[in-house]
Amino acid sequence: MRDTDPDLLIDFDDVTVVRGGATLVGPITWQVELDERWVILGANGAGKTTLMRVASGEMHPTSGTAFVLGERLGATSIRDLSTRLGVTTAAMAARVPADEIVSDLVISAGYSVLGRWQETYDDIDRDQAVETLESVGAEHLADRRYGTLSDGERKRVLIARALMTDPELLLLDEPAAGLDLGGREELVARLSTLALDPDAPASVLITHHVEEIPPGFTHAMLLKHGEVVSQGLIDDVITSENLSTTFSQAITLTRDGDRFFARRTRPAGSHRRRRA
Ligand SMILES: Nc1ncnc2c1ncn2[C@@H]1O[C@H](COP(=O)(O)OP(=O)(O)OP(=O)(O)O)[C@@H](O)[C@H]1O
Repeated sequence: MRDTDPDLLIDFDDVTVVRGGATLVGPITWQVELDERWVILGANGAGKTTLMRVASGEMHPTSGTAFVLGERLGATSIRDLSTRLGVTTAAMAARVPADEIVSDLVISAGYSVLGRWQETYDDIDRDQAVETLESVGAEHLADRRYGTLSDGERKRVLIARALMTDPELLLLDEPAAGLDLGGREELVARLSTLALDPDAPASVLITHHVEEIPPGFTHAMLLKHGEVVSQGLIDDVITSENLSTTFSQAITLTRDGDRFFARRTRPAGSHRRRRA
């Protein structure tokens, strides 16, 4: 049986996920190393979340071999991986009780539960929760109830929860979805700080928008209809040509410093026609 390299946090070989006769994703061969930060982009329904669900051990591949943190999926129970992975998904966010106190929500990650389950937590847990909230600029929210937070504040708190166990791998599914411009920029800046920190865990971030790629991310994968259009170093992958293929329309990519911007390519002469 195939084995994995200990330096690989994700090691997928020809992984597919099939449901009801339809291939949702794959075949995908993908490797994530210790110091890498990956962004996964693709249109709605491209298979991004399905791939993330395999990476988080929530879903097992239909075929192929998938190792996550050196454990072969199918041979390891999900609980074995849960404290070693930091995960945020919209599905998880929706399950957080509105009356949950933010610091309890962050601390409870260490116990792999959503919501308070102990009457008291140790001071050491509490200190670490405050420190983790600080790392995403959310320490002032520690005593608030989750239900009273804005969307942007919730996203930051959930990232703090994902970081609480000092995970080896961070998996973030659309962390900037639904944020206004200010909230998005604040989050991109926080994620960039994290990405540039050599002690921070390797990360995989799903997004629909190149504008949301935090500076410091090193690699990218573009998905279309469950298959990889391109993957590798971010500068090689995030190009006008690859984005045009991925989103099935002509896209012009521009860069401003370390940020990416994309828009539909204006047809030649469209300027003149509008003015005429
Ligand atoms: N359990 C399932 N059974 C059948 N089809 C599914 C299942 N889960 C997902 N799908 C389908 O698989 C495809 C990929 O879904 P997925 O959620 O991975 O896409 P995505 O790229 O994350 O999309 P979005 O950007 O809209 O969130 C979609 O067509 C979806 O309808």
